[in-house]
Amino acid sequence: MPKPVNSVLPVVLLGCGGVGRQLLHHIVSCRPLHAKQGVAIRVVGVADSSSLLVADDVHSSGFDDALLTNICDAKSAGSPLSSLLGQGPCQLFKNPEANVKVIDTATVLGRSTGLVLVDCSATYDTVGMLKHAVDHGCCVVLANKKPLTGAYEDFENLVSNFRRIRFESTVGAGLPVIASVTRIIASGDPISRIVGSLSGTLGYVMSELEDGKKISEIVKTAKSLGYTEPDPRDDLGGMDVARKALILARLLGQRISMEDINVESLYPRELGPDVMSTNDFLESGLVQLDKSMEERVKAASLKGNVIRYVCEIGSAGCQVGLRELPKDSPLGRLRGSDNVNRHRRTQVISKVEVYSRCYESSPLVIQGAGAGNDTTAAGVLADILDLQDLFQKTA
Ligand SMILES: NC(=O)C1=CN([C@@H]2O[C@H](COP(=O)(O)OP(=O)(O)OC[C@H]3O[C@@H](n4cnc5c(N)ncnc54)[C@H](OP(=O)(O)O)[C@@H]3O)[C@@H](O)[C@H]2O)C=CC1
Ligand SMILES: N[C@@H](CC=O)C(=O)O
Repeated sequence: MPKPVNSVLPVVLLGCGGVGRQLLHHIVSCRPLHAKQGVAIRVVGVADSSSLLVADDVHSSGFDDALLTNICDAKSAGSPLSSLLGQGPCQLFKNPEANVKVIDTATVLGRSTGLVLVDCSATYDTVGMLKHAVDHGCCVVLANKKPLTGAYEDFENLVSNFRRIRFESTVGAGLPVIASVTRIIASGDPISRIVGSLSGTLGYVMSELEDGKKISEIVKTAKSLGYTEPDPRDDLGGMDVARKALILARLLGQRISMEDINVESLYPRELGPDVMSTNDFLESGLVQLDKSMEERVKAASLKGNVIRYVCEIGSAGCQVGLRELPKDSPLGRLRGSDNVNRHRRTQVISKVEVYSRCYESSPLVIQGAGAGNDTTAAGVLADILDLQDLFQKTA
């Protein structure tokens, strides 16, 4: 028997790629569960890089589940959001009007029902909308790391109202890294060090290299499985790990920026985004890394070692880069594989160790799948639901 609805959460979704679409699927499939809990998520707008599809009356109705599913199907097929017009009471705004409409919606709903602005894009361009939303009493949920890793003032502004922002999926996808770190900080237990393997993609890449596969093939598979960033060079160049490290370091109170982090890249400047497109990198650039990566992994293996991309945050600052580690060390052992229908499957395991006064000789360890659209979207959904107490039933 469903409970009466206690909380209605209006949502505008920025970004309808792998993670955003999976989030819409989770929202639709979790309706019965949410109904039992007395909570309802009402999606009132969905934006991509060029436009925003928004409900005619954001105060009282959102997109129905048929429209949400059609949005996912259309975006998967490469069709624009405009192809959905006429399938429900909604309007389309193209950029730059789309951004203005998001800001208007946040202003209006911030004064009445409230709004959760969910960022599943991979751009810095959303930061203005997010800050406006927070300033106008709305909530913000992020899978996108960029708004928290640009100017320190933006980070400060966004997290200044900690009760209204959630960003669990920015570090370790669905793993409870941010929640654990913030709980330790709140308890007054000083965190001295965080060490980990924070890239699901690079964990996967290293495991597959150890099995003799070529990095050019591995990265394409990782991209098709939804593990990589939209441009996999963000993973291979260490920037994605550096962003996660920066978010954690800033949470620990360090007023640092990306320039303060030493980042080691797996690819040379000649294969960088200023020189070639993502497609050219995947088609002709990546293959140039095959030999050197194979040799590096083999050389380590001859010494009984493996290569891992490690992130370390401490009082001396942040570092992210390749380390040669004994095979049987805690991070060296991090290469899960299992058999599904007799096919071996390498997992995208991430692992974080948190050292503090309470967790000094025995660190708090968080480990599990650290990338993928499904687990990331699940983390985003859990973040949205975590805000339900701030929303009340509307008509
Ligand atoms: N995959 C994973 O395992 C994890 C991903 N994340 C983060 O999730 C985010 C999304 O990743 P993913 O879904 O793979 O990326 P995709 O490239 O698949 O999707 C990005 C989406 O953002 C849209 N977009 C681009 N610019 C804007 C804008 N200005 N306003 C609104 N939407 C915009 C794109 O539009 P268009 O469709 O028009 O191109 C696209 O729909 C990234 O920030 C990533 O770092 C975080 C943790 C784990
Ligand atoms: N590309 C990232 C996704 C999660 O942030 C990774 O591989 O860890």
